[in-house]
Amino acid sequence: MSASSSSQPDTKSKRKPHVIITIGMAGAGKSTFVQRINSYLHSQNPPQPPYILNLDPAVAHLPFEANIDIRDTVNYKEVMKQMDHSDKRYNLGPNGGILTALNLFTTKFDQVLDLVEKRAETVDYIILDTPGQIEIFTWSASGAIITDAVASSFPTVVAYIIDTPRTTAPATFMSNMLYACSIMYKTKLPFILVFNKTDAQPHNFALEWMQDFEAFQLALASHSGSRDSEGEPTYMNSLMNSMSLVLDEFYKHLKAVGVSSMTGNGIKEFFEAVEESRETYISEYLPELERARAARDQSLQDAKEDSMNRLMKDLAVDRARNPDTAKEDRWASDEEDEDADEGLDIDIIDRSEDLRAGQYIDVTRMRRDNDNINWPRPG
Ligand SMILES: Nc1nc2c(ncn2[C@@H]2O[C@H](COP(=O)(O)OP(=O)(O)OP(=O)(O)O)[C@@H](O)[C@H]2O)c(=O)[nH]1
Repeated sequence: MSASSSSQPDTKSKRKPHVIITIGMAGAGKSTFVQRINSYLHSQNPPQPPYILNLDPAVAHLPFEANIDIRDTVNYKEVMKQMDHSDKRYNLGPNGGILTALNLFTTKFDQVLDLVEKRAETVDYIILDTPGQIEIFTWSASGAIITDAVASSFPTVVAYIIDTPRTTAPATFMSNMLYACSIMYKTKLPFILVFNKTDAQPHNFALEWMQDFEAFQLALASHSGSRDSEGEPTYMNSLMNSMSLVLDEFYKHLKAVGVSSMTGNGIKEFFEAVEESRETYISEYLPELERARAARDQSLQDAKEDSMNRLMKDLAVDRARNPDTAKEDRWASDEEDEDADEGLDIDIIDRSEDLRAGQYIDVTRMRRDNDNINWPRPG
């Protein structure tokens, strides 16, 4: 149990669960991280099993059993094979298939939210594991709809998983930070940089670069390729220098933790950062959400009034011109409206009653034994 949740036992059951959206480049260790935080929460006293949503339709094996799994709802390989009316294939590649599968799933996200809301009284954490192809979730309309839907219902934090050993070169580090920065400004949600795989590469260098602008510039200058044949800083080097100034501002708005999803190191600190992000969500995200909602409602209302006024004006002109046809005006029947409302024939499955729900595999042991993690999926 995290420090702060143990200090508020009376209010804990009344608190809304915290949503953790895990995002990261392919191979950064998202799934291993979700497995690790799942096992950490199970090992608390009392256990705090999270509610897990797998949003990656293409993942072959998961080291945990999700409560809601997109693969139960949409088969992305089938989606890729779908034909259009003229019997021509859409020719969707794997990424198109994943995106279309996510879009289809999103059309039913209200059902997902209903299921999650029902569990809200009994869980403390809701975890979203997103597709390995980071851009499919972060830059698609579906990703935004899902993110906005959960964030407007529950306190939410984005956990951006970074492959620390692959981020030691200044240029890679900065590209990663710029990517994180773009996601943070897009979602406007509290954000935690999770430097993963610290068992293989400690993340002190990253913290130093984030805290000390000059240390990063020094690393940049000493990196090969930073000067051209005449000894002048390369264009790339100058560009990175300027961009690192932009990032300096960004670093002030986020937390960074180092974890090893393999050994479990740093997971407690991660949950402390999640707890702190709750305050940011309440003090910064919620007021912004309320403001955006009020502005949207107002502009919808304005647009409605405007089109109603124009309609009434047109009707008045029309009736004046054609007094006889005005008698034949009628509105579409309710039945016709209902027909237009019919949705897609797909359903969301909640596996919480399954015997396996919430179970997880110790990845470390499993991988050492070269075991197979292909969970049989109920038909
Ligand atoms: N040493 C070390 N390896 C790790 C750690 N976390 C994950 N890995 C390894 O990193 C690789 C990728 O891990 P995954 O969890 O599959 O990464 P992912 O981001 O979900 O990958 P995609 O499914 O491609 O999105 C695997 O070989 C993991 O064993 C860690 O903390 N330490």
